[in-house]
Amino acid sequence: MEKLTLIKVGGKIVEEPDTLQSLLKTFAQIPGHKVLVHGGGRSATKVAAQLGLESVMVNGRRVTDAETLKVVTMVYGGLVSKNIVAGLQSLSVNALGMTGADMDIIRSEKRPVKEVDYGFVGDVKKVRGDMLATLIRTGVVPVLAPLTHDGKGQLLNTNADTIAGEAAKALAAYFDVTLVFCFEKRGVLKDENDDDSVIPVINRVQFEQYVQDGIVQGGMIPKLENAFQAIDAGVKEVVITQASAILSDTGTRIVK
Ligand SMILES: Nc1ncnc2c1ncn2[C@@H]1O[C@H](COP(=O)(O)OP(=O)(O)O)[C@@H](O)[C@H]1O
Ligand SMILES: CC(=O)N[C@@H](CCC(=O)OP(=O)(O)O)C(=O)O
Repeated sequence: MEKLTLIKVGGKIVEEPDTLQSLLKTFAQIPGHKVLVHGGGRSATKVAAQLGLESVMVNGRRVTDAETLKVVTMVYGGLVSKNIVAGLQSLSVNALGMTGADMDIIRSEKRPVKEVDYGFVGDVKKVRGDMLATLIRTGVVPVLAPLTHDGKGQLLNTNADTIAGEAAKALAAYFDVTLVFCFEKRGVLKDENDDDSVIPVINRVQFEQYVQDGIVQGGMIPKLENAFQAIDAGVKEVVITQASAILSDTGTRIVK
């Protein structure tokens, strides 16, 4: 099978023009088929605040009421997506910015209300890996925003790490997929304040122990959960690493 690299880039990298530009330059150098999934949570929080809306996060997920949904749609589907696409085009990468509604790429279901009402947050139900594979084989580089739809006209907000994991899983039927979650740190760290404490390889048992010990916490927990789901579902390689180090063989590798 042909190789495909799927890169997920999150909030801190995306919100700073300099770090975004350097990530895009690195991304442009990746050989072969590729997909970029972007977040933008920090940018959405900023714009929401400018509009007088408070951002509420529960378990790493944004509580998305009707007004917040308008903000995230504008920020992820517009500002962030189109800036990335224009940046990639300037680097001769034929990027196509898409939400999950475009070409019906990602359908989701509004998260049922249990202890928490997350509002317009979608849990992924179906990814059109076939559509993506067809696009990719024509030379298009999909740039996926963290927005999905329910097939009945409703857009939904979906965590970008989940979009990356689910897209990687669907594409694994067509390509040998390497999934790279990149962020500002060098990988999963034993000590968050020590950049030299990268854990080179992590399995699920170790992950659960690290969570118990408080070493892995916050946004890193759902990121690793998505990573393990992807590796279990046939994604060839999953790595968590620094945005500037995508091309080098460093960071944390996820194993079963
Ligand atoms: N052991 C750990 N190693 C590295 N980062 C960790 C660790 N535990 C928690 N984190 C936190 O996880 C964050 C990454 O998750 P998140 O903010 O959701 O990522 P993203 O940048 O993709 O939006 C890091 O900024 C860091 O603060
Ligand atoms: C439901 C939910 O939480 N959606 C996320 C989507 C953006 C995201 O995941 O951005 P980062 O990768 O930059 O964190 C949010 O609105 O924050």
